[in-house]
Amino acid sequence: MKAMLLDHVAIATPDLDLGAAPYTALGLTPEGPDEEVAGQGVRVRAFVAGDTLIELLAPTHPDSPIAAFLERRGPGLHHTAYRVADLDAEMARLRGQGARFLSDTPAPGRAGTRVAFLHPKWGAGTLIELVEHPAGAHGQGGH
Ligand SMILES: CC[C@@H](C(=O)O)C(=O)SCCNC(=O)CCNC(=O)[C@H](O)C(C)(C)COP(=O)(O)OP(=O)(O)OC[C@H]1O[C@@H](n2cnc3c(N)ncnc32)[C@H](O)[C@@H]1OP(=O)(O)O
Ligand SMILES: [Co+2]
Repeated sequence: MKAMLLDHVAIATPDLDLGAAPYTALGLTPEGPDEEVAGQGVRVRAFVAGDTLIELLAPTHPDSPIAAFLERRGPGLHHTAYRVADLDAEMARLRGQGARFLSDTPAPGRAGTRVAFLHPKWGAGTLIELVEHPAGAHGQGGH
């Protein structure tokens, strides 16, 4: 089986400008403009870091999973995401191994992607996302 590539590392922050400060100081630049992903209750700024992205996530409303995370754990590492070519096939493959997805079907992510999340208990204490990019999409690092 081909190894999955790290698509992004996501950081929860109450405010995008506040959360961006260290990455700007490091010299990273945003891949594009900030984007709101309404279905996830987040506003996103994605910084290019070599072949991957640092995805800063701020909540857009109190019911956002990011608002709950900030309240419980404070700002910091929220999830890691792995790129797959065929999300439906990968979900079926992992379900066959007993994987526990947080929803039955993929949801829209940033930049036209489809995403699915695995429960942190299944992820041995970390939230894991799978990402399928739109066909023919070319972002940084071969995205
Ligand atoms: C920008 C769009 C998209 C993209 O394109 O990349 C995104 O990344 S959107 C990102 C935001 N969306 C999501 O996170 C959706 C999936 N998340 C959820 O459904 C929930 O956040 C959750 C993972 C189910 C957690 O919700 P919570 O209310 O805390 O549920 P539980 O109380 O059942 O928590 C279970 C257990 O898991 C621990 N936990 C929660 N969040 C995390 C986390 N990010 N990393 C590691 N562990 C996490 C939580 O503390 C509980 O642990 P125990 O207390 O030990 O039971
Ligand atoms: Co993500």
